[in-house]
Amino acid sequence: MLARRGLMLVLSSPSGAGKTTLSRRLLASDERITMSVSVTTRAPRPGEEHGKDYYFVDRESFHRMRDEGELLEHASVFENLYGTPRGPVEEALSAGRDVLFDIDWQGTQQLGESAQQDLVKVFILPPSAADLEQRLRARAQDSEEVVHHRMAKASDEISHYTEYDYIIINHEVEDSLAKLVAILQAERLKRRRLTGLSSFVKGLRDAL
Ligand SMILES: Nc1ncnc2c1ncn2[C@@H]1O[C@H](COP(=O)(O)OP(=O)(O)OP(=O)(O)O)[C@@H](O)[C@H]1O
Ligand SMILES: Nc1nc2c(ncn2[C@@H]2O[C@H](COP(=O)(O)O)[C@@H](O)[C@H]2O)c(=O)[nH]1
Repeated sequence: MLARRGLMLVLSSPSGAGKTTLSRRLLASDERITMSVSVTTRAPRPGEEHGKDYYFVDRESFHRMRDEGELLEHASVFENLYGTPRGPVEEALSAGRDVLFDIDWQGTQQLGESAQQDLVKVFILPPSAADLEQRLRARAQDSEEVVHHRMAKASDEISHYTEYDYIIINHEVEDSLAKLVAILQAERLKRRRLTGLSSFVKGLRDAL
């Protein structure tokens, strides 16, 4: 296989549209992509594990990480703080591995400032407002107040869809996953990412 620089695949959406579901499915189907596990001050939901779903930290620790430059990006979302630890992302990219991010539009904009060339931005839309609300409730992990608050913010979140490269309307998980896999496959073939291409082509031409 040709040597290739890793890419950063970002998924954003209004809360409940299906990023976590699609991320889990993509990670299970492709061992060349690794998840960026965020740091958050949000309380864990039932079943969420420290170090797997998030690193759950208090505000003081979050501020320390931010101030010491340990976060690649950070944002306040729904009154909680979220950020991307820098070290694991840089390690994965330099080893030629791809990294998957489930982050909001603020974080995506920040990543774009430092890594535009490596970034592939996908926005996930729900099929309808009713579907979004039904999904937030079906997850059954947030209070009525939290569901209400997230629905109230959904329109603002969606207004950022124009900042993304690809749009997936998440009707069926299988169909959306297939679209995501197609995006990833095409982006991996971009000439600028194939760092081993020129020596491969030179070898090919020398042999002709
Ligand atoms: N295509 C789909 N059809 C029906 N239900 C779905 C679909 N995709 C996801 N869901 C369900 O919707 C709920 C919310 O999905 P998920 O947690 O993946 O959303 P999210 O975008 O990661 O939300 P958040 O931003 O709050 O983390 C889950 O219960 C999930 O099983
Ligand atoms: N800018 C960032 N946004 C993040 C990060 N990790 C998660 N998120 C976004 O927060 C909301 C809410 O997530 P939830 O798990 O509490 O439902 C969602 O839009 C995530 O994409 C991050 O590191 N940076």
